[in-house]
Amino acid sequence: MLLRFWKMHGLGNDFMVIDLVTQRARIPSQKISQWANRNTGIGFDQLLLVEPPSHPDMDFRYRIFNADGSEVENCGNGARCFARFVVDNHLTTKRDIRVETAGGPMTLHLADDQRVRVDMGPPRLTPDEIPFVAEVEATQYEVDVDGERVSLSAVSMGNPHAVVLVDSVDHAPVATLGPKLEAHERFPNRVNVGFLEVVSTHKARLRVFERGVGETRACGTGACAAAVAGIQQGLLESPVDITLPGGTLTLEWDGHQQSVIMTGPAERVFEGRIPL
Ligand SMILES: N[C@@H](CCC[C@H](N)C(=O)O)C(=O)O
Repeated sequence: MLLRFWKMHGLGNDFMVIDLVTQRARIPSQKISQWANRNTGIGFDQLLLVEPPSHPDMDFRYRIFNADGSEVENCGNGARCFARFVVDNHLTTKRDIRVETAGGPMTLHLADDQRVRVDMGPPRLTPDEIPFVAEVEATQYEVDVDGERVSLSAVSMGNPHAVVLVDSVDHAPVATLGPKLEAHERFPNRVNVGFLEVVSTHKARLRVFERGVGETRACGTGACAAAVAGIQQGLLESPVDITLPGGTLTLEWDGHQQSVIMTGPAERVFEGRIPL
């Protein structure tokens, strides 16, 4: 069969998006890594599936797969593209869209200026919820990496994130420390690794080495986790503009138990059909 898809991106974090509401298909995981290949496939960081909901109070089920084929709990830039996709493909007429993900429910809102505002839900900070191996919850942990001590914050936005403070993202060890922390034994489900540079109380810069992908142009959940980590340490105040290599996201967080709100763009690149 020929499967219809859209190629989309949020600040250069790019996606293949497939409507499985009006098309029926089962996608084998080896297809995902083939399609993700930037030389021999379509090329993307994540595959997003739009499915019917399994709960009556939800509008859609939102499933996410990394380029390596692993299914993950959440994707923030993908959530904004998901909202634009379901509206532009007339799968809903709502402007506030409730989606279920493996990381919990989220609400997506299409603003008049074409940006998308996403209620990402509250961050989870206890070691068990992340999951992260530690005796007690703290805002900073010391982790041994090849005999060196690295200070980091650990935050779950449905998916796990480590946030490392750096003086400058331009010189951050993204390509070396990123993969070591991604596979570190204290993160049993692996982890996304953000390198955060605080510019002022309302501005920061961030680079993210994503679990199952490598460094991406932007990571929405990574920006949420970085804002939470910075606010918790008293270095940042809500709202925060976080600039990633692909552009800027706005994050709002009013503290414990409150949702993180992320606002940013979502763009369609092209549409196509691919044999399955
Ligand atoms: N690009 C994403 C995050 C995608 C999932 C991540 N790589 C993981 O494994 O958790 C975002 O915008 O949040």
